[in-house]
Amino acid sequence: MRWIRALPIKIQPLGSRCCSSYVSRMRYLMNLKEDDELCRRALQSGTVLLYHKLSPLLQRTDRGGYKLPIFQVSVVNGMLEKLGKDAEVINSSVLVGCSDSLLAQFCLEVAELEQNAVEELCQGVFTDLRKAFFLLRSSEVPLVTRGQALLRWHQTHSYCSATGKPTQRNQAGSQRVCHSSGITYYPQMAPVVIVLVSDGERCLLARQPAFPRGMYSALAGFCDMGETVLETLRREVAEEVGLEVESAQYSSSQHWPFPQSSLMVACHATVSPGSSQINLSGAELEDARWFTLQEVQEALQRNSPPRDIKGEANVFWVPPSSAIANQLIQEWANQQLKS
Ligand SMILES: NC(=O)C1=CN([C@@H]2O[C@H](COP(=O)(O)OP(=O)(O)OC[C@H]3O[C@@H](n4cnc5c(N)ncnc54)[C@H](O)[C@@H]3O)[C@@H](O)[C@H]2O)C=CC1
Ligand SMILES: [Mg+2]
Repeated sequence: MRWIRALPIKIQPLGSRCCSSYVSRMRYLMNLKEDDELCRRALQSGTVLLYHKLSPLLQRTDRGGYKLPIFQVSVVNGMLEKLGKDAEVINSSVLVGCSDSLLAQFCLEVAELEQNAVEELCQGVFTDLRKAFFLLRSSEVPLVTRGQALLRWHQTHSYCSATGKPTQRNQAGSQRVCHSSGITYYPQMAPVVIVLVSDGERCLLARQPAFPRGMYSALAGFCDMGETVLETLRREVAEEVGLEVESAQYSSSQHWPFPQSSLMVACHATVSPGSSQINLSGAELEDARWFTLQEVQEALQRNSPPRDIKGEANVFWVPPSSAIANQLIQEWANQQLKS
């Protein structure tokens, strides 16, 4: 199998920010993770995203859409006071990023507060992250998913897996330490390869029984311990659809919060047109099919999920643009149109 070298990766220009401002932000974040006192001070003048049982707070916009509000710490402190809660709660915030003007951004789990009371005071609604993923602008998605992933990680790592003793976090929440065993734990992600297979004319999409009706996506699978990206890609395609990949090319990557944090590594792959007979593994997929360019183009034009399916099982659609599967499918369609 050939591993076609990807084109050089272009770093997206970040609006009007110049490189030095990017470097300043990254250095500042690095310092906040290492210096508890600096981070504590940054929190006093920082901003906070709110979550209730890991669901982020969203607000309606004037245009009927949704936005992700980020509150000044003073506003959150005021809310805690109104609800009769200890101001110390704010110190459990976890560092999630920083703005262009070096204002530190945190996320805070408020499951101990009454949900309706917080929603009323903050004029928002705590929304399941899967829904928020579709409702928010794509520029807001990385921050909201990162916040949830960090809060979830803290919830599930409060004890050392070697000693069973409680772990202590640093102020930024970028690590937890067990002082008994000396083990330091860092937030984890599971690497996943997602691959769009093509036979030159058509692309292969599949569906799991749990997918919404009519939705097909690219093949995906977790990396096994010790595997390279290419080895995972080759194994997953063989396991799931019984095909032998001929060549592969890296496309891009995405943090995916469901069901736990994954790093999705997105690739294109080809099989030879003479060896494209799908042999489905019953274990995971309920269907896998080759789709023509025209079918794919029609699916890309539909809303995700289409509003007009009204119980029809046969309307084919693909994941929304915020999912990296959509990007792979778009890239394939664009490539087909060019060639
Ligand atoms: N962002 C996107 O566009 C898409 C994302 N995905 C995501 O990719 C991920 C992997 O896809 P699947 O087909 O489900 O993987 P998969 O083909 O590896 O099958 C899942 C099975 O792998 C096993 N497994 C091995 N390592 C695991 C780990 N670290 N965590 C959980 N299970 C593990 C479990 O038995 C699990 O049932 C899923 O989280 C899915 O949500 C899938 C398609 C599109
Ligand atoms: Mg899979």
